[in-house]
Amino acid sequence: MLRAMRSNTGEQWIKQRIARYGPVSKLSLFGAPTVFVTGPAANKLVFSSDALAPKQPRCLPLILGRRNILELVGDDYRRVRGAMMQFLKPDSLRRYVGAIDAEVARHLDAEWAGRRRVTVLPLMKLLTFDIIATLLFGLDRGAVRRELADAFADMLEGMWSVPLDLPFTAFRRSLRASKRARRVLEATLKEKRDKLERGESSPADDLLSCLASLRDEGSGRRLLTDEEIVDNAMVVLVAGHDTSSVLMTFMMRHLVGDPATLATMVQEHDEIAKNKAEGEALTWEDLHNMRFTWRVALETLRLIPPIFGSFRRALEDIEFDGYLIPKGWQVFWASSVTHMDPGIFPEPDKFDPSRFETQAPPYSFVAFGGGQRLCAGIEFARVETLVTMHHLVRRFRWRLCSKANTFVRDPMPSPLHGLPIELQHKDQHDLT
Ligand code: HEM
Repeated sequence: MLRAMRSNTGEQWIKQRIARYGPVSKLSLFGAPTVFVTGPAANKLVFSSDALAPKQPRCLPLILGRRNILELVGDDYRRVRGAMMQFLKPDSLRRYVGAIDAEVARHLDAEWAGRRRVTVLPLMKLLTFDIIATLLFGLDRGAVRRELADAFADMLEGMWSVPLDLPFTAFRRSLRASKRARRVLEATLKEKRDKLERGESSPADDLLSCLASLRDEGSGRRLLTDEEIVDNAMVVLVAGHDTSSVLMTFMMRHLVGDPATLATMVQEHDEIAKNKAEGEALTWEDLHNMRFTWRVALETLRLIPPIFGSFRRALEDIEFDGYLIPKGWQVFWASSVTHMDPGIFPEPDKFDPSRFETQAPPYSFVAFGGGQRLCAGIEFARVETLVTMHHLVRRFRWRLCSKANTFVRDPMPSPLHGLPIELQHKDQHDLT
């Protein structure tokens, strides 16, 4: 399966499996007995059954920390999720649109303006890292932030490797880098706590300050331990960095070959800019007027979901669709088959943002997962994607440097060579 994903035939691999064995089948994945399920009914089971708990590859808790949200269940899970949503819920995020706007504008000035050629994916990764470092960790530019960026890059290298803690393995390097990243986050958290205690900062400043300030209503004790805050800051960094950067990269890739969609987007963003003064920041209300752009994002996610699928583990015997999933087995769900089902999304290969003018049937569009474990960062991803696309289509036109337009998954989708493009500033001649 991994080989198929790396050569961008993961979807075919799954289709062939279903043609041979039906929509529910068993296999051995990563050495563990696994049930593979797909389709809306299976998604409903995966996202809503209490008999299924999350299950991550063994290397993840070692790298991200054992108190990370992906490992937690029951009351612990609800407590940590509730705390994170205090900051990530729409009502809170609306305050930060201006700050994200400033971060995006600064990034485009520093990394894109004046260049004739750029490579999109690494730049989008840099941008999403910068947004998280500023908005969620309250880390200013400088040596400490660079240290976190370096440690994080090294950590990602071996994150999906076999967890062999031996000299010279990718996993050992990743583990060491994760310790460096944690040290930075621990020191930053301590600084946040000290500032909060001295009354020099506010819980609303960033996610770390928000989590550090939360108290249990009954006992008045700290709601999250320092270990929980750091572990979940690591999750946010990993979960929020690659996913949104992949989405924005593939949106740019698609727009090159779809002038009609690009023109509608440009019109939407020109209309918004018309009512603003030069350099005036976008607001939450402006994002509401970017409906078409968000549909383009959803359609991009339908066709190329950054997260191919993930695992659960059966806590008890489960009956599904006439089959028995034995206790202890892992369950693997993948979004692509549902996303490409012509019964749900007619002409599924066609890029058609208008499908999202109405809501997709329940458990059919699962790029953000579903149920109680629905992506905690949807709103954050929506804000950064809309703000970034606004500035990109207002300032630039682009075309692909390479005729070959393929991509691979490892496990995140990555376009050929990271998508090098030729860039033209809109105030120059149009690229035609
Ligand atoms: C286009 C962008 C994104 C996509 C496609 C995406 C996708 C997903 C998916 C599919 C899951 C569920 C996995 C499962 O059920 O096994 C998930 C969970 C999660 N995501 Fe996202 N994500 C995105 C952006 C973000 C961002 C920006 C953040 C943080 C700021 C974030 C934080 C999380 C967290 C914390 C979880 C775990 C939630 C829980 O278990 O309760 N994600 N994401």
